[in-house]
Amino acid sequence: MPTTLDGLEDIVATHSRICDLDGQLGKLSYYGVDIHDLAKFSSFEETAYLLWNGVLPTQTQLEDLRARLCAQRALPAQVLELMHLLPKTTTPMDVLRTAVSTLSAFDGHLDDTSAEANHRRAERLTAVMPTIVTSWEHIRHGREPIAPLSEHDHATNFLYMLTGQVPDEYTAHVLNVALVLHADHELNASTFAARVTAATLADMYAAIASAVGTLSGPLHGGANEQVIRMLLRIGEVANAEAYIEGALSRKERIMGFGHRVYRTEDPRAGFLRGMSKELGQRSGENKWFEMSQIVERVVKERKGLYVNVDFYSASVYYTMGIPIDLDTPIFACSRVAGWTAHVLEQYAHNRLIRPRAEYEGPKNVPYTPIDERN
Ligand SMILES: CC(=O)SCCNC(=O)CCNC(=O)[C@H](O)C(C)(C)COP(=O)(O)OP(=O)(O)OC[C@H]1O[C@@H](n2cnc3c(N)ncnc32)[C@H](O)[C@@H]1OP(=O)(O)O
Ligand SMILES: O=C([O-])CC(=O)C(=O)O
Repeated sequence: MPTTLDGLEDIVATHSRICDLDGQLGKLSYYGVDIHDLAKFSSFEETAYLLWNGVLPTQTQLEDLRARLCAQRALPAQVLELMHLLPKTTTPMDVLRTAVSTLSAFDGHLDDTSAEANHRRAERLTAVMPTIVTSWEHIRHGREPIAPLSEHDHATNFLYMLTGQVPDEYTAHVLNVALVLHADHELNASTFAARVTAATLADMYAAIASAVGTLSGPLHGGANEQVIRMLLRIGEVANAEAYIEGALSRKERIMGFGHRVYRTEDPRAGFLRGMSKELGQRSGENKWFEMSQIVERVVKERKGLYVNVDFYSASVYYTMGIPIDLDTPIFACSRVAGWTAHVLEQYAHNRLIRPRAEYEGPKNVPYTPIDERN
């Protein structure tokens, strides 16, 4: 039986000014700005600025940030060369973790640990991660990566690098909203991992590599990919109810449901549900949304569980034609804004993070010489 110690449930482990999360009321804000307003009115770049600076930017500050992000999208040639050497079967999340780690070798000023230098690293990592993800999509299929655009917003450039075409406004808008919604979420597992790494005064690349690795697991960011794999296994709307009933009776976890903090609807879910529906209608392929609705109803009725951010993002990305195993890397391309904001906050008020374990093992065990053991 899990105890409250397992998983540090409800343990307050640090102070933070970044993300305010109320799991009972289903409320979420970044530096006090409600996620609903950010989803409706903001852009990923503006949200990243807010996370890094604690206030919304002026027009000039936003334009300057956009220009700096655009200018830093290209990957060092050696990182691309290294990616060409990896087995083509390497998962995009493993490639992302490896490439992020490698970027430290090209920093050139790792000895500069000033807040300004780390702020620049936060921008650089955010600018370049979409290039890693989309380049790998081409490299693994034997194609040359598509160079980033030197203009256009983050979401548009991501889709351009993926497909070679500047997307229509609606598609870019959907990705932009998804990036805003995923950008931060208090002390989730990957952000905690980033902060633990940063608290040893390891560099920002090490902290973000820790975070990418932590996000990849199916109980965290990796769930979005598992959601669409489940929908594909269900196959048809008519199969959805029986499939979920069967899975629950076998005590399987349904990916995209449940959350450590929310005890009500996740405030991000409504936006993703709405975009899943609209994308389905626009593309003429409604079935993933319809199937998702049935899964949502049955899991809610049988288990009382709500969807989390990973559930509807899965059908959103699938309907946009995004390869399934890029779902979690896209999450990472957004969450890097939050990870780096937390790392900056950790460096600014640092103390080593080192909890204790309640010892439950044997005590006073005599050392038996090896030839006397059986
Ligand atoms: C961006 C994100 O990281 S959002 C989360 C993404 N992860 C997923 O979608 C994976 C599916 N969900 C889960 O595994 C969990 O809900 C988690 C990991 C997100 C949170 O888990 P915890 O807070 O540790 O809850 P815990 O694992 O203790 O589950 C509590 C109970 O709910 C059940 N439960 C929780 N989630 C689910 C689920 N998705 N499907 C079926 N049952 C579930 C558990 O089986 C358990 O039931 P029991 O008490 O009868 O044994
Ligand atoms: O907060 C969590 O535990 C999981 C997470 O990252 C999110 O919901 O965005």
